[in-house]
Amino acid sequence: MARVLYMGLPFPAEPQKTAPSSSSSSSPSKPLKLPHRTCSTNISIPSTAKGGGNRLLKTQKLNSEVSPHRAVSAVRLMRIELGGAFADLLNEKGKGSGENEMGYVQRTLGFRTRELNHHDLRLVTDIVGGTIRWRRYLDHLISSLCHDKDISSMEPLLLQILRIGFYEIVKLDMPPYAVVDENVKLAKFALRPGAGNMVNGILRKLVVLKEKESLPLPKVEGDDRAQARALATLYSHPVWMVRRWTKYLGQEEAIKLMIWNNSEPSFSLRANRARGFSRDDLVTQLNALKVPHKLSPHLDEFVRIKTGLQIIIQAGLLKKGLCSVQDESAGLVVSVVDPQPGETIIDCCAAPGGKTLYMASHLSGQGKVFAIDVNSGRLRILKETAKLHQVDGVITAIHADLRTLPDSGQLKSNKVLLDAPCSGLGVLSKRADLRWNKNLEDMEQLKELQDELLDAASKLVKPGGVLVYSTCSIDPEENDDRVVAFLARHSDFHIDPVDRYVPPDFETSSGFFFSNPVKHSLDGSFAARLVRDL
Ligand SMILES: C[S@@+](CC[C@H](N)C(=O)[O-])C[C@H]1O[C@@H](n2cnc3c(N)ncnc32)[C@H](O)[C@@H]1O
Repeated sequence: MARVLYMGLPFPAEPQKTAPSSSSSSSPSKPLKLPHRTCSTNISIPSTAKGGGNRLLKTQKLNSEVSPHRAVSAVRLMRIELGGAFADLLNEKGKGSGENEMGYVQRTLGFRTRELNHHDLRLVTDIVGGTIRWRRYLDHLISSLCHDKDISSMEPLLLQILRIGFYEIVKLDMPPYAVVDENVKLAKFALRPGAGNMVNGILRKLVVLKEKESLPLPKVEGDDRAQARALATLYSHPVWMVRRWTKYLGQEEAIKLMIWNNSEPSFSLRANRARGFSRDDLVTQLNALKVPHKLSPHLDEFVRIKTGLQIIIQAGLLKKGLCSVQDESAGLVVSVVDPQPGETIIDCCAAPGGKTLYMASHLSGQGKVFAIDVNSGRLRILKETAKLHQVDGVITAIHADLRTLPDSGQLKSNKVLLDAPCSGLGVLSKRADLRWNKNLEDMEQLKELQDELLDAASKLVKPGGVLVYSTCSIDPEENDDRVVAFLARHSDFHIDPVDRYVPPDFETSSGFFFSNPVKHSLDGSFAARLVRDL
């Protein structure tokens, strides 16, 4: 089955990670066995046995009492947290993940709900994304209101239901007592009546505190470390990120960046000129679908949307290869490469192919993009999408580790792109879960890998040719610092300022391309043009 690209990742036909494997071998009607732990509060919780028999009776049954989007959100959050799946997988309704998703609901909760409509799917996306983004903040409030402060020992499903309720009340400002009722129902049916009582008690405490404007939140005071901890809770990021951004940007800018990361992401679509589909054609389709949009001021194939992605997916525009979801910051990196018909371009870390396809579409059928990647699965997606986009004729996929390509190989070009593996710190608004999956050691390892890949990519550049180094990170240690270190090791390369390729606003004082999420309202990304002496 062909897949379409979404933010550099494929829309999965199947969920990428499943709940623990024990579930997959059990019968579909058997609820997922989860570790049963309780949060000890001053509210008593009946034992697990209570209601356990009921649960079996409930299997295969349609539960029309709980709100479907909350049930699905709770299960999706469980899968993300337990299985590490990406939070921003799209809700593909109908065949495929939609049906499978209800299978997960059945197995996890012991009942299914009615199928989700457009409106429900939108709510699931908002709740799941928001609950993940605000996890540290929500957990702080939950543990403040829970008798047992250590919520890591709380029953996982119960914790997700509480997070949803807290998020809806505190961040979505939804009518509080409706939220309490709905989440209590979910806890009662999915767990047991006692769990419902507990959710009721804690959410009601929250409502009272919110009404009195006295939520138990930390103050930004004390030494740097204490302030970073408080900010990390208030803006829901890991402490190490706050410390790093405060060091590089100052506290005020660091806060703006965190606010951006917590805001609802907007997307852009690229019309695929290789299929003869222009931006005007795309605009006509969006008007017909009643999807509000704006033209990109920077790139003439791109259109911005804030909502309506589901509608576009269901209209089949992505599956037909007429357009892709691609951030303008990625498009501007391609502008820095400046692909022209007839050229040979080597894309060193190409998969799943967002930039490869865009570059290929600029060759107008003449020239070649060699797309190298070490990951065969991602490379397969690139090949499938290239066919769909009708640019497969100019793309040659090479499955290899860039670092072990033979020095004496024939593969050399005047244009080489190294879109290196990076922390992704520039795309935290779209990748809600990413902030929780990274740590400082990852950064150190990535920097080493980026240096090795830069050295390897430089060998593919012909004299007089250009190497474009790019990342989707905003971290200077992955960007400017890597370039400076590279130039110190390779005196035969020099910086070619990007001013001829991107609007002036995106050029740094060192001549690099940089899109700043706070300043440009795009994903953060970086690119440097490095020319090899003749
Ligand atoms: C940031 S992603 C590239 C995204 C891609 N350019 C796009 O626009 O869709 C980095 C890629 O580098 C690949 N990679 C990591 N180490 C590599 C290596 N040693 N050799 C080749 N590719 C590598 C990863 O598999 C991953 O697909």
